[in-house]
Amino acid sequence: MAEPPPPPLPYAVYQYGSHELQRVGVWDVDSVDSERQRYWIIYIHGGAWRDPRITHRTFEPSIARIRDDAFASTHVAAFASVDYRLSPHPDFPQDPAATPPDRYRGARHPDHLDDIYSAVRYLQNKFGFGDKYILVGHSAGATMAYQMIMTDKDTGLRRNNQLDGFSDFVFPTALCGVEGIYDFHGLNDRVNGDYAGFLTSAFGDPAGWDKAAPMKCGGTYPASDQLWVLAHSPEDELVDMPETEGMAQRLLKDSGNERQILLIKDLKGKHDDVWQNNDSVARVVSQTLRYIVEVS
Ligand SMILES: N[C@@H](CC(=O)c1ccccc1NC=O)C(=O)O
Repeated sequence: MAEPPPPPLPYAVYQYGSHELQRVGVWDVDSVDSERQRYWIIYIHGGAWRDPRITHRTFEPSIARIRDDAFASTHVAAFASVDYRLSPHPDFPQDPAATPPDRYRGARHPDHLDDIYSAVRYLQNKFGFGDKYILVGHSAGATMAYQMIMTDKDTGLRRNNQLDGFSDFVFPTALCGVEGIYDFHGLNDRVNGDYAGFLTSAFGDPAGWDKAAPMKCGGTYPASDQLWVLAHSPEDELVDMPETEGMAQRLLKDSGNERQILLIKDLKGKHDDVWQNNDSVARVVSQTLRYIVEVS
């Protein structure tokens, strides 16, 4: 007979800002046993920075699959999934004059990323998990996970403990990019310009894309104790393997630290299958947990 499904987790939504999308869902694991090393798993959904149909709840199928994995579930403290302000989508137009600002989707880089920082900081302050968390991003969410550690403040973004407002920010033990976009021009060229619409909506003029792209930005990714996971399915029909391979090469070139990079190139399914229809995201989380629990 099949095992009964585990009971539902307590779920709550917290607003970390005044925009309706500045909210984060939290699914708490009731952990009686505090002996084990447990991590928060924080998810950043994709949707090309603009798709209002993709929300923080798209993490739910993966949460269920992670809970089915005996090893992973004993090392999870809680799950969280972030919503963030989105850029305009031509299929879901809003009238700027008639839409209240807290509902209007008019974000432009680095708004999306600022929201990820704010959400993680909010959770850190509220739950105090320090660096015991793993950040997992899908597609555009993977871009943002790696944008968080871009170091060149002139050509890239904030980040860097020394920068104003970041002295209290604690970076994650591991970053996982799944079906990620890392080189905007490279990918857009390979799809004959088909992605220029959403890339321009999120990042503005193409002349500015490289400085925001994790694979092309200035600065270096210095070696550290943080684990960098890059995972991709060869069956992805929207984002190709050269994104993940190129990002792995960039990280290796900068850090010179092979042991810091975990490259997984055999996920299964199409771009959205990995979170929607199969256990790929769960596998990435499980492999990441194994790596950090067994190595440390
Ligand atoms: N559903 C999205 C498209 C999308 O998500 C997407 C399309 C191509 C390559 C990557 C994508 N998503 C990345 O987050 C849209 O309607 O804009």
